Amino acid sequence: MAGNDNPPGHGITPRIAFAQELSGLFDLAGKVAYVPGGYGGIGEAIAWALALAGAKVAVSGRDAARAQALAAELQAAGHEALGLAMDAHSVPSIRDSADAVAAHFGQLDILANCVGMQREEALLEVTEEAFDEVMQVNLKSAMFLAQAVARHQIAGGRGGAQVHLSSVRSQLGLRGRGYSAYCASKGALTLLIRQHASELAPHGITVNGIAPTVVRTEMARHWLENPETRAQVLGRIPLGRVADPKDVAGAAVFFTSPAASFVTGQVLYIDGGITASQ
Ligand SMILES: NC(=O)c1ccc[n+]([C@@H]2O[C@H](COP(=O)([O-])OP(=O)(O)OC[C@H]3O[C@@H](n4cnc5c(N)ncnc54)[C@H](O)[C@@H]3O)[C@@H](O)[C@H]2O)c1
Ligand SMILES: O=C(O)[C@H](O)[C@@H](O)[C@H](O)[C@H](O)CO
Repeated sequence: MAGNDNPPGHGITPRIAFAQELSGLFDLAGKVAYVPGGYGGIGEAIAWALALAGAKVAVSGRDAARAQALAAELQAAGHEALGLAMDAHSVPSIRDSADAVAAHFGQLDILANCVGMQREEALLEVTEEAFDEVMQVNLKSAMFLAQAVARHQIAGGRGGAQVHLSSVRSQLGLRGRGYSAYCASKGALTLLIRQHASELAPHGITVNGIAPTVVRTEMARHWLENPETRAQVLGRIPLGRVADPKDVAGAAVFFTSPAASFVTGQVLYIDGGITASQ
C-alpha cells in the first residue's frame, strides 16, 4: 500500500497474531503501578482495577497502616502489592515513596495519582493557609510525584504511563460554593498534564487525567448525606446519579494499558454529562 505507513492488520498480519495483539489491549501483566492516595475511595478502586488487569501495585498515603492493610487485602487475593507511607506536604517524602516502590519491585512503570483534598471557603473568607494547603496537596504533589516516577520510568527505558485524578472543577466553577482553591488546583493540573505529556513523549511515557464529578467517597460524603445538597448535586448531573468509584477505575486501566499507548495529554470527563450541557 504505497503511501500508507500504517497498513491495517487484516490480510497483512496473520489473523491469529492480530487477535493476540487485541487480546492484550488492557493487559498490565509485568507492569508495576504506584497509586498514591491508594486507600482513598477512588484510589482503592483504581488499585484493585490495576491489580486485576495484572499489575503489581503499591499504594500510599499519610497513614501507613491503612496503606499496608489494603496491600494485605490485595496480597490475600493473589496480587503482588506493597503499602507505604507518603505525605503529599513533603517533597522528600514523595521522592522517597517512589524510590521505595522502584526498589521493592525492581521497576516502576505506572503512576496513578489519586491524592487530593478539598477545603471549601467563600472568596471573601479564603485564608492563605487553606489555599496553600489545597494547592500543595492537589497540584504541587502531582508535580513532584510525576517527577519522582518519571526518573524511574526514564531510567527503565521501557516507556510508561502517568495518570492524575482531576475533577469537572478543572473546567467549571461551582455556583454558590467556595471553591477557589479546589478549582484553581484542578485547572492548573490540566496544564501540568499537557506539559508533562509533551516533555515525556520522547521517552514513550503518556500522561493523562481523569476528571469526575461527584463520586461516592469520603470526600463527597458531606454533600450526599445532606438532602438539600444531594438534590442540588443530582440536579446538575444529566445521567441523574453520582458516580461510584468503579465508574472511574476503568479509565485508569485504559490510560495505563497498551490500548491507550497513542493517547497523551488528554483529560477524560467522567461526569454523567455535566460538561456536555448547561
Ligand atoms: N469524590 C469526588 O466527588 C471527587 C470528584 C472529583 C475529583 N475527585 C478527586 O479524586 C481524587 C481522589 O479523591 P477521593 O474521592 O477518593 O477522596 P478520598 O478523600 O477518599 O481520597 C483522597 C486520597 O488522598 C490522600 N491524601 C490526602 N491528603 C494527603 C496527603 N497530605 N498526603 C498523602 N495523601 C493524601 C488520602 O489519603 C486519600 O487516599 C482526588 O484528587 C479528588 O480531588 C474526587
Ligand atoms: O461538583 C462537583 O463535581 C464536585 O465539586 C466534585 O469535584 C467533588 O465531589 C467535590 O469537590 C467534593 O467535595
